[in-house]
Amino acid sequence: MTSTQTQALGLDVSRLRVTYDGFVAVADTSFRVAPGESFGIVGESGSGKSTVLRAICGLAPKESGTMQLVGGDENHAPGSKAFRRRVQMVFQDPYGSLHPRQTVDRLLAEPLAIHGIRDAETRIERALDEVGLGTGFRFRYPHQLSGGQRQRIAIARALILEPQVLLLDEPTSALDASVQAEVLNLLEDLRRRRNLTFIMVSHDLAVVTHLCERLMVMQRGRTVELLASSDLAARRVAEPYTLSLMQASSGFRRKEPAAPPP
Ligand SMILES: Nc1ncnc2c1ncn2[C@@H]1O[C@H](COP(=O)(O)OP(=O)(O)OP(=O)(O)O)[C@@H](O)[C@H]1O
Repeated sequence: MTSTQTQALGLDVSRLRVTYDGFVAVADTSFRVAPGESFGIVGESGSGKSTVLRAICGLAPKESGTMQLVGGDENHAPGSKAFRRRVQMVFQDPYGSLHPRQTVDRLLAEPLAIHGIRDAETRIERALDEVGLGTGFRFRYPHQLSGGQRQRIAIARALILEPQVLLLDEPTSALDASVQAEVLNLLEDLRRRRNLTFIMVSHDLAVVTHLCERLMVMQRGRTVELLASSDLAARRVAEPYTLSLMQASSGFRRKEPAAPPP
């Protein structure tokens, strides 16, 4: 384990149910993500994928079910400050998730202040380096950044508290294809270096199977199937719904990881 790595944590979600004023967004879903694993959630629009991530980090109202970090010595209750520090989320739209009137410096300093962490200076510089931007970006505003740079800032903001679990909600779908690949490679690199656990939602099966080892297929708020990405790529699927999802995702082919630079 290097100095930037901490003990990996996994997440056990059991019989999760989320409703909005009686409307059932997530009916019943269960899955276990091992420490250090990269896990994807796929399904048609409205199947409840984002709601699962939101419920994990306390942004959607859980009606019933349990969520528990696994692999650590302590048990942190969902919703507690300690849980929130270990589980961070990156949203789809970096422009919407970053306050437009705050500089990068302030955006990165805020979570540190909330959690009472003192060495902000060092952490901000390190976070900017880690996402490949450097300190030259520190006093820019979100509108002075490209889409890819904004998403790198959103990733830096999520990582600055040194979480063990990263929830990624369509992290690249608002980006151009070439920038998308760069951000996916960055995420993959950060996961390896930091021993992170990923739970990623995407409508793009190629992206999920590129980044994730295992995945869950959702339909109408329920788990349809849990399978390995390699099984999906080889079309070894048990459920007709999964097959139809693959057919709908035209031209789906598992992307091989980009070759490292020479
Ligand atoms: N805040 C909310 N209030 C009421 N209903 C909501 C709310 N958020 C989500 N929903 C509903 O819950 C259902 C699941 O939404 P969710 O965003 O989780 O789906 P999704 O699978 O992530 O879809 P997409 O791929 O289109 O983002 C949808 O029918 C949606 O309209």
